[in-house]
Amino acid sequence: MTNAIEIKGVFKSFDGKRGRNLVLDDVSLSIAAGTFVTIVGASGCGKSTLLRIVAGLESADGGIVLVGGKEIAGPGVDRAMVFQDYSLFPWLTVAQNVLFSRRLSANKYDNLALERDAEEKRAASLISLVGLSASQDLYPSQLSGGMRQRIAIARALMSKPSIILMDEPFGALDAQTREVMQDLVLDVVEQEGTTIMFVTHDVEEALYLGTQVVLMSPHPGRIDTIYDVPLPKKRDEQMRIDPQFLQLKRTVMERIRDTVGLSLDRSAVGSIEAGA
Ligand SMILES: Nc1ncnc2c1ncn2[C@@H]1O[C@H](COP(=O)(O)OP(=O)(O)OP(=O)(O)O)[C@@H](O)[C@H]1O
Repeated sequence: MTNAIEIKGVFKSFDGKRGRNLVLDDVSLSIAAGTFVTIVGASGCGKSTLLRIVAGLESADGGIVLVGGKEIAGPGVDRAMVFQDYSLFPWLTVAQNVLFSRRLSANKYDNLALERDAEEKRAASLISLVGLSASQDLYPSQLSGGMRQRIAIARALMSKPSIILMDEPFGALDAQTREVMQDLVLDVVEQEGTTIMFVTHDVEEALYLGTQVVLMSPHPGRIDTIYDVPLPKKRDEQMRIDPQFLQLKRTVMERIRDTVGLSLDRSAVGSIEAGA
C-alpha cells in the first residue's frame, strides 16, 4: 500500500524561557493511505506541532514530509484540518460554511454554473452525511458544540482532501456527544476513503478510532511506540468493554505515565496511609 504521509527525520525547536526548546527530535512516521492513525502522548510532547507541520502550517527545522510521494511546501487542498474550536464562520449558515471550502478551479470558467451545481449537491450530501440537513440554514451560534463540529467535518471533506488532520476535534464535547462523533467520523471516513491523522489526549478514543496508535514521548518529542489495534475495522460500542481493548488501554496509559516518570506504585500509597 502507498503511504499517504511520510515523515522523515523531522526536527523542530521553539524559543523558550531557557533558550531553544527541542520539541521534535528526529521524528519519522509512515501512514498508509486509507488508514486512521491516532497520536497520543503526554502534554507537551509535540503532537500538535507534528500535525501542524504535516498540515504545512508550521515548518520543520530539519527533515521532510511527503504527502502522496511529494514533499510539502505549505498548506494544500490535499490536506484539510479540523481543530478543537470548530473554527466556523459565524456570519455564514451551515450550508454556506460547508460550501466555503469548495475547490473552484480557475480554468473552468465555462463550466462555472455546472460546477457550482455539483458543489452544492456535494455540500448537501455531506451535510446529510453528518446528519444536519434540517439545520442547513441555521448559523453556528444556533447550534450545539457537537453540531458545530459536524459542520467542521463536512467542511473539511468538501474539497475532497486525501488526508484530514484532526487536532483534539472532540476535546470540548461531553462524553456522550463525543462517542456519537467518534462513530460518525468512522462512518464518514469509510465512505470517503480518507486518510486520517488524529491527535487526542484520550487513550480510549485513540484505540476506538485508530487502526494504529502512535505514542509520543516528551522532552524532546519522539515516537515511542506504535501499537496496532487488534479490532475489526467496523467498530461498535461493545468493543469498548472487550477485555483485549481494556488491556491495551491500560498498557498505553501506563506507557504514557512511564514516559513522564509518573508510574504509580500503589503499594507505596498503601504504606503512606498505614503510616509507614
Ligand atoms: N509557537 C510556539 N512557540 C513556542 N513554543 C511552542 C509553540 N508551539 C508549541 N510550543 C511548545 O512546544 C511544545 C510542544 O507543544 P505541542 O502543542 O505540540 O504539544 P502537544 O503534545 O500537542 O501538547 P498538548 O497535549 O498539551 O496539547 C510545548 O512545550 C509547547 O509549549
